[in-house]
Amino acid sequence: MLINRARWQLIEYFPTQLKSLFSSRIVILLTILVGDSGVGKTSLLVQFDQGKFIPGSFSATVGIGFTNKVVTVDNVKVRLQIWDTAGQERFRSVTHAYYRDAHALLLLYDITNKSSFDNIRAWLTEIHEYAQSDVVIMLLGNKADMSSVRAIRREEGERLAREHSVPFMETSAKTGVNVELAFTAVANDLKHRAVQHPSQPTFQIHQYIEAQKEKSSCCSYF
Ligand SMILES: Nc1nc2c(ncn2[C@@H]2O[C@H](COP(=O)(O)OP(=O)(O)OP(=O)(O)O)[C@@H](O)[C@H]2O)c(=O)[nH]1
Repeated sequence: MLINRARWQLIEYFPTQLKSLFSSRIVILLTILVGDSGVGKTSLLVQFDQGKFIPGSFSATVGIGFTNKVVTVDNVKVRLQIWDTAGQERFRSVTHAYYRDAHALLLLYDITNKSSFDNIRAWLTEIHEYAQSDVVIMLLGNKADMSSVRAIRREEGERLAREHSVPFMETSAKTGVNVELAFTAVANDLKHRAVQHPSQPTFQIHQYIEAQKEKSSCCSYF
């Protein structure tokens, strides 16, 4: 049981108790967005939550904030509680405190910004230091709509993800490409880990993502 730092909610969530979580009436999965300042974490969350992109001047997140969003996984309603963290170094100690309770971490870089990609290894080191060992991690190369000025090829993102055995996709908070898929893939992975039957094959998040991409009609960034 954890009383969250914002003090207005009492939530039961421990990654190691996913099974009991899924047998309870409301399933709350804590997902955290991390990555350098300016990679698009807030924009990704706004696109997922409200289906819109607010262009204009960039205002850096201060500290941490969260949004609740309900998704359905195999007829089970899952509330994703998504925490948007500040990418700036000065807030790092605040955000570390939240890693421990995370079921999933979406780690973003900006495909037009090489240093945000180069810093992914350091982010992964921090995640392994502060998060639970069974946390679901997904690497996202955001701003895929800006591929004409890209600094990082998609293959480089794929290679890095393979190296760290994490799923990967490019997203655009502006156009919405792959935004919903990123969150639903994580929710599906967590759900299947929780209610895995021994007779069933293990859920493969990479295969799930590829299958969903094939179903999608808007595949220009895949
Ligand atoms: N073209 C394009 N611009 C984007 C995209 N995502 C974010 N941006 C822009 O990038 C800038 C930074 O976006 P934010 O969402 O504020 O970045 P952040 O990662 O939350 O930054 P911090 O709060 O400092 O950690 C803003 O000007 C956004 O409009 C995208 O997918 N495409």
